[in-house]
Amino acid sequence: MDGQSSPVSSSARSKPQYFYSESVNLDTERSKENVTVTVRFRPLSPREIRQGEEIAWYADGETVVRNEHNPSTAYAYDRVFGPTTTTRHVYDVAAQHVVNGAMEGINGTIFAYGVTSSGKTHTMHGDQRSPGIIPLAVKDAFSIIQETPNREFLLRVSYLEIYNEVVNDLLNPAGQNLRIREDAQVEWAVAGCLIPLLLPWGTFVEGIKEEVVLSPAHALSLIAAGEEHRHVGSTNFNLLSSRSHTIFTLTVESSLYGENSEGEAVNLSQLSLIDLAGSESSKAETTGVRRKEGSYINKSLLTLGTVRPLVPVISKLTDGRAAHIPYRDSKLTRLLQSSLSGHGRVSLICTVTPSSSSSEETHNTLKFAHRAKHIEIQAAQNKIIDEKSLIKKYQNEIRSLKEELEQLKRGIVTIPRLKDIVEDDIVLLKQKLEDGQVKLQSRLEQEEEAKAALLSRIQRLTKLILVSTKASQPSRISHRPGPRRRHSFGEEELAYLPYKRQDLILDDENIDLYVSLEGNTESVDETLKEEKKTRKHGLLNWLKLRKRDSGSGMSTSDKSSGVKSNSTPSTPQAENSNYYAESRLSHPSLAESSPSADLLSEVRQDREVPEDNFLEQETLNSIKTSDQIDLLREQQKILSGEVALHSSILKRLSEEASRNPLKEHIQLEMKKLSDEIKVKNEQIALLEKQIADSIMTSHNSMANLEASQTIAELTAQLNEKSFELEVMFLYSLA
Ligand SMILES: Nc1ncnc2c1ncn2[C@@H]1O[C@H](COP(=O)(O)OP(=O)(O)OP(=O)(O)O)[C@@H](O)[C@H]1O
Repeated sequence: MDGQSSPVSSSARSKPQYFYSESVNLDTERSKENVTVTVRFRPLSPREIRQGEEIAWYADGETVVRNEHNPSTAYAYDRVFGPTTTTRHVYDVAAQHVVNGAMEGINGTIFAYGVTSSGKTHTMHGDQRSPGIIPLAVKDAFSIIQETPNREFLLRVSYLEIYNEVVNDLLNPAGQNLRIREDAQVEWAVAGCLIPLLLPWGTFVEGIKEEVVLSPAHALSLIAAGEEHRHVGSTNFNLLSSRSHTIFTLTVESSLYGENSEGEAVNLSQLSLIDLAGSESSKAETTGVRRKEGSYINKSLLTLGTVRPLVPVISKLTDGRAAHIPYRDSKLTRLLQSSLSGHGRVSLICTVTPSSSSSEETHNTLKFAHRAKHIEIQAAQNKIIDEKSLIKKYQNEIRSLKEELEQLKRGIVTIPRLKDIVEDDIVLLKQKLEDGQVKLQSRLEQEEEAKAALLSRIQRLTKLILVSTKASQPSRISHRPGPRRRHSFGEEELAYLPYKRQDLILDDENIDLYVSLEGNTESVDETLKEEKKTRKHGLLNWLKLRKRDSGSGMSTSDKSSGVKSNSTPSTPQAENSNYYAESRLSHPSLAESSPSADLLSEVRQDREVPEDNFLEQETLNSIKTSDQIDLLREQQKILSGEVALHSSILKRLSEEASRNPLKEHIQLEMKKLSDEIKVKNEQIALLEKQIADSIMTSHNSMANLEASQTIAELTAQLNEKSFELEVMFLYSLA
């Protein structure tokens, strides 16, 4: 069997001889693997049928492609898909193991290769009826995160095109003609311990934009936006022909999830999903622009190994004796250098048309695919320690922000409370109060602001790191491979895929994709919204009530009135403090059992002064005021937390709005949020004023209390003296 020469003849179809008959076991992990090579036939197009074209090549069983006119010419691959095979099936066989590997830290590359109009874009991108490998891989990546509760992930994407040998950033229209740079890469080989290996083959695109993605819809929206900038044109064969190669790269970082993850190495890998421009038929194009494009496209494809058999990368790679591999001859091969040099999993999906008019091009594709099958790869996990890993950077930042927040909270708590310094000299206190009040208020404001900013940064960073929602119940999760994941796209995700591109339709494909399975999420969202609404209104009602209370001076008649029962408590915390404050003052039984009330009764028993409501009233007032201050502070904290949360959502929305300026509902939502933030800030300001007033009231009550205590003491002394005088007078009479 000679893999590099022309087909071996076979006289009978039942006993064929193939160039390549070894099949890769896709399910087992091997240190040495071959590139997975599959061939996908598309159906004859209506145009080809109209033109009366015949079938030249066909799928003979699951692994063989055979020539109709010369049955002895046959090629074998890992898998051959007939014209009715769905993209989902192609994904399961040819892509899923590469995506799985990428999620575990093994680099992966999947590319579609074939002549113009053979089905590359249909296979890689697809449309709403039949999502392609790229959306399926994106969806799968997020499903894998959900199924891996013991790790946390950070995903980012980039999207570029190579058009006429120029690299353009599809996610950033300003990023044109970018340079490809080479860098020595450090790879960490695991052999009992981590050994750094310096690999000279790392290439990267300088200045390319990378976006962290948070959901399949988010990633698909970026691709859809990028597609807007891609070069397409119509050829004689394809109305929407891709005139550029595109590379969509998903960079995956993951680390152990949980407390013991500090210092652990991070898995870092790249999944490159490539839609190559169609290789041109020499007879196809006559116009100048298309001819120029064609020559560039062919340049990179020739370098890949289609027509120029003496210098192709593939050919050299499969030739054990080749000393130099001409990666540098084209941008495409430079960028594919690391995957083609064998570090990572590679899947090549060759798309072909069965039609007789393209028979020669199809034959070239089949020969190229056959050669590629012999590239040996050695897939290994990439482990890195900190420096290059964004996930570690974010994790460390979150950790230190949390510490900062804790310190800030402690700082706020340790501000000397007024109650504690009440024993100080009253004049000094008065002075201090007046001087410190403004400072204290502004410090509180600043610290609350800093706290809100920290909280929102923590929330933002935490959101970027993706964890399974199953993470809270790890013991129940089995890590054995479960049933195959299905990729059901929700409406929001489908919206980012193109409608059916052209007229070749397979009716049975992916019909179920229209059924959204996300109903549960919706109802959970509804409940949350409802809960939030209740909270919000509850808080507002409570604040209104407090305002009315403070306005009326909280008279005894208010306490027993029905006002309280009309209010809706905002939060359990607020509800409790609200109830406590109101009821302790309004019900004598509770008032008597409180420590301050006990003290009051002691005062009453020890001092035999005439019953005087004044002292009791003053003590009650001072209890009431300090409760009120605590309560107001509590409410201020709740409101500040809500403002921080709203601000963080607002920030996220404004980022989203800058990406999708036409989405009106985002603008509406943003307006609603800023209004709410404004209202809450006003409420916070009101609360601050009330706190300041209450502090002053408390101070006055204290002064009154002290004065009344002195009066009571003097009255008692007076009573005693008059009693003594009375006795002395009686004795003198006797
Ligand atoms: N397997 C398939 N089943 C149904 N229709 C297909 C299939 N493959 C391709 N098509 C249809 O064939 C037409 C051409 O396909 P596509 O645009 O994907 O080709 P291409 O190889 O990307 O072409 P180019 O290189 O010119 O961009 C499209 O209408 C597409 O919908």
